[in-house]
This record gives sequence, C-alpha cells and structure tokens, in this order.
Amino acid sequence: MRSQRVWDLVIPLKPLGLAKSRLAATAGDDLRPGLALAFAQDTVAAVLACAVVRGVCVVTDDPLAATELSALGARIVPDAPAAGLNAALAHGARAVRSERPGAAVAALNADLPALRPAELESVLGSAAEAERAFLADAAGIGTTLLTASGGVPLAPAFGGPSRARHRASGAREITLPGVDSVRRDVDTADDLRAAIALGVGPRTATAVTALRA
Ligand SMILES: Nc1nc2c(ncn2[C@@H]2O[C@H](COP(=O)(O)OP(=O)(O)OP(=O)(O)O)[C@@H](O)[C@H]2O)c(=O)[nH]1
Ligand SMILES: C=C(OP(=O)(O)O)C(=O)O
Repeated sequence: MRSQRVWDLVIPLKPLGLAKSRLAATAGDDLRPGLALAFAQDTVAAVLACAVVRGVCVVTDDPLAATELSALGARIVPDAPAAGLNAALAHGARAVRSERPGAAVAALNADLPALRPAELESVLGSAAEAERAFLADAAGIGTTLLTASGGVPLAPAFGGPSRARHRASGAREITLPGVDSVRRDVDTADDLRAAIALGVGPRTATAVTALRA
C-alpha cells in the first residue's frame, strides 16, 4: 500500500485591524476585525482536522489572532520580514523546514471560512503528484493554495491575479471538481454570501449573526 504524504501548512494573516478591507462597507470597523479572526479560526480548525496535515504555521503579528489560533493548535511565527504576503509565506515555509527539513509545504489563505477537511485532503492528494501545484480561487483569478514537495522552494506569487503567475512559474494547476470549499475565499460581501451558502464554520456563523444584528 502506498503511504500517504503528510503536509505542513503555512497560513498568512494580516493584523486584524487591517484585514478584509474590502468588507468595510459590510462589516464596519467595529465588526470587521472579529469577522477576519473568525474566518482565520474556521480555516485553521478545518486544516487541523484534515487527515493528511501534520501541522499549521500561522505567520502573523496580530496578538489576539496569535493567542486564539495557537489555542487551536497552530504554531505562530511573527511576520519578521514585514515585506508583504509573499515574504511572509516564504518566511513561514523556512520556519517549518528549519524544524522539519524536507517537509512538503502548502500555503493557504486565512479567509476560507467554509473549508471542509475532506476537500482539502483531496486537493493535497492531487498536489502530491507534482513538485509544485496550485488551486485557483472561486473567481478563477487568484489562488487559494500553493504547494511544494520536500526540497522544492515554495516560490509564492500570491496577490491579485496570481493564478496566471503561478501557472507561468511552472506550478501545476489542480483541476479537481468538487472542492468548492477550498476555492471559496471571502473578500467581498458577495463572497461572504457564497461562503454562507456553502456552509461556514461555527465562529464565522456567530460573527455573521452579530453582523445581521
Ligand atoms: N502575514 C501576512 N499576511 C498577509 C499579508 N498580506 C496579506 N496577508 C494575508 O494573506 C491572505 C490573502 O490576502 P487578502 O485576501 O488580500 O486578504 P486581506 O488583505 O485581508 O483583504 P483585503 O484587505 O480586502 O485586501 C489573507 O489571509 C491575509 O490576511 C502580509 O503582509 N503579512
Ligand atoms: C492573495 C490573493 O487573494 P486576493 O485575491 O484575496 O487578494 C491571491 O489570490 O493571490
């Protein structure tokens, strides 16, 4: 029987006061940081429930997020480069591999509140067939997940139209059907509605109830 590959995930998270700025009209400055935290908590909890995930490293400078996400079982690494998303991801991958040389790593956004562990497992199973692989977001423009096998640099190129950049970088695109929850990032009010329709995790459901109230 072929043994299944295990993965270490790297999840970047901006300071909560700055995160999810495109939801400002929906949530307002009082509720938006809590919503961003709830997305991250539901994302991390689903990742940690995935059978092929060995560990989660969250790269963040936010003290509340650090406390809450480490309580779920994530390792927290400060955003020492302070040079944006891709620098944070490369830093997280280095932190993982400094403890586990040769680890297979996957970068995943923190804004996937509908994430299902079984769908993530399918995506990672498909990713194991390539040295580097990625999954496009629900809009088909960006990326929600990028993987690198052991010994292979992650070389993240997230931000805006990153699907084309990851494809051009030589990473293989994962084209699996039935993994909507892994593609469903939430940037806008429409995205949030779509995530709710898929079924969000418990912390996001509570935060959305506060929003509606
Ligand atoms: N550690 C770290 N994480 C980042 C940084 N920039 C973005 N992220 C995270 O990267 C992921 C994807 O970023 P975006 O979807 O643009 O999220 P966002 O910046 O919160 O959303 P907007 O403010 O609407 O652009 C989210 O999990 C962010 O929290 C950064 O400079 N450092
Ligand atoms: C960082 C990304 O997400 P967003 O579109 O939310 O900025 C990305 O898709 O590369």
